[in-house]
Amino acid sequence: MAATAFQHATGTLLSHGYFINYGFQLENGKQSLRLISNGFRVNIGILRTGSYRSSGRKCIVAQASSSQFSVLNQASSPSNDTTIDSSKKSKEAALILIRHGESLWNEKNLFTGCVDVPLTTKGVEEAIEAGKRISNIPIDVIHTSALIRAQMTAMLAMTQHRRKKVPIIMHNESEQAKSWSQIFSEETNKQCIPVVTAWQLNERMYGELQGLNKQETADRYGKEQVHEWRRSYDIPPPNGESLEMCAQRAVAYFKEHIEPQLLSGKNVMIAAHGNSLRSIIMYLDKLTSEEVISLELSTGIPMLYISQEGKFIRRGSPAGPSEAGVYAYTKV
Ligand SMILES: O=C(O)[C@@H](CO)OP(=O)(O)O
Repeated sequence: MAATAFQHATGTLLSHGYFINYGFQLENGKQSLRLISNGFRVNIGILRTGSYRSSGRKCIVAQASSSQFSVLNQASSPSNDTTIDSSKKSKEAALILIRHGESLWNEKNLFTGCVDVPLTTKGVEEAIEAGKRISNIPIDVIHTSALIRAQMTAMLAMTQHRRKKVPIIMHNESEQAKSWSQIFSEETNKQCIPVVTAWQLNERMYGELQGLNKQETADRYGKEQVHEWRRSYDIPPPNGESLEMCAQRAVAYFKEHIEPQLLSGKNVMIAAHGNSLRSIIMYLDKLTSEEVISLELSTGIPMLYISQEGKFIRRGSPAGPSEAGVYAYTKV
């Protein structure tokens, strides 16, 4: 069966148990599919028999394959690529969320909250692995919490990035710090990615549980009580923050500082924590306080959203650049 020519379409692609809901381009002669987004282009490899829909039409793709998975920068894309030009106009942007890699207290199973604990070797490796998964997605701005485990994760992930831009922490805490960290070369500036650190993205403050062992606390207070402290929406742990309280500052920060950047077409990465990210995901995915209870985030796995005209479209976890197929997918 021949692959059907279909150029510059937007729709849903079904293949291998995944669906991709995005603009894509099928090149009949070359038997490859391209997923096109803001400023970058992905050739989707090894796409076997499947079907896709677009504009109400269902089409069959047979054995479309390519051995390469590659992304071209907008800068290196042909200027007559109208799809990329039009997606730029609509100010789409990528939003990457990443929970920090394993910390020394994750390893010891201790409540951590706002205690500033660094990564383990495994956490370092997770951050590097995460960086590989997003190495093809251009990033314009990085936001991290004020805690070192999130900052280490962001920095280590960026060591893997294809563009080799240098992430630079912004020091705006005082006029002197700002002035003493200025860069005087426009050229160098272009090769930097600003990293904004914000306490509002910190892990939720775990109150009097900070430093306690999770298992021992469950043995002492009961599994249900500890689950309520850890996962309920509005019940805070003793003298700590509930998820609701954490959401108030994390989502407010997101709305005030990150959403305007996405709306202006900037690709943003946020490196933060289990609960600050759960509260942001609750906002992005419009989850209810019931639904957020069962939302768990793994350490060091990046999640991709596309921001489009004020809406957030969840794309799942980018696959590594060597993995054929998708940089963004959701299991059906
Ligand atoms: O200890 C913490 O700070 C958090 C994240 O590791 O734990 P929990 O999974 O209980 O929210």
